[in-house]
Amino acid sequence: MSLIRINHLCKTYRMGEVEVSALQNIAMKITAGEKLALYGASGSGKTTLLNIIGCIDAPTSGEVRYRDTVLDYSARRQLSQFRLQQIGFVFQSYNLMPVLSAYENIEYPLLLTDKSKSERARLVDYMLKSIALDKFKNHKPKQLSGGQRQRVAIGRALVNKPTLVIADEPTANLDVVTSKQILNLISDLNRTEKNTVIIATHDPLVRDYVDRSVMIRDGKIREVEDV
Ligand SMILES: Nc1ncnc2c1ncn2[C@@H]1O[C@H](COP(=O)(O)OP(=O)(O)OP(=O)(O)O)[C@@H](O)[C@H]1O
Repeated sequence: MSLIRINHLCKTYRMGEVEVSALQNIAMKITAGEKLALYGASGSGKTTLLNIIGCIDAPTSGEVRYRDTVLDYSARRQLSQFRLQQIGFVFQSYNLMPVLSAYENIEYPLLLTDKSKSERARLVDYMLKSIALDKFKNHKPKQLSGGQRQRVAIGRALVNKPTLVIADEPTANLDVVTSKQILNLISDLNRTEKNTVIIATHDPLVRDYVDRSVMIRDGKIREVEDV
């Protein structure tokens, strides 16, 4: 079953006289439960596409359908509620809050829900175990390695049990061994949490950890390759 269907999706950035056509007539389907890699050179449109799928940015034209619902990008409040409930983000630079501990960083998105303190504690403790960082729960980001920071970021993205996980270059700052650990963790959590994962990347390693790879070039999907 499709989780996401994208049709005729275009995004044009306008800066004064200059127009950049970042996405051109994208069409794709993403199946519920699959792990998809989105490959493409710098400037090819990966982040733009992820931001639109992730409800951070709106397309210029075209539609994104989640299950049977066409997203309404003009309904800002509804869209951010949808994003909070359904989507978890992992970024290249971790984007953790430096003053908060690993525990508090993971708890943070739950503070935006109506979950009680004890329910939050249960979810954060479960996630800390899942990412094998329960012994580091009181460490601040600067007291953690790059791989540990990315694990915290994954914990934060997944603690609210999103249906979709969007990872933008999650291994870009990591060495090969740590990258493999992070990709194994994303794969394990995809299995146990039954989420759907989209990873935008340049990293050839990612191909070994996904069900399908898609190539984006100059804002167009150019190649789909089953792996
Ligand atoms: N906010 C913006 N305003 C104007 N142009 C933009 C904006 N964001 C992206 N672009 C342009 O859109 C195109 C696609 O950019 P995008 O960031 O999606 O590429 P990318 O594949 O994610 O690149 P990278 O791998 O370097 O992150 C580029 O030409 C970029 O310059």
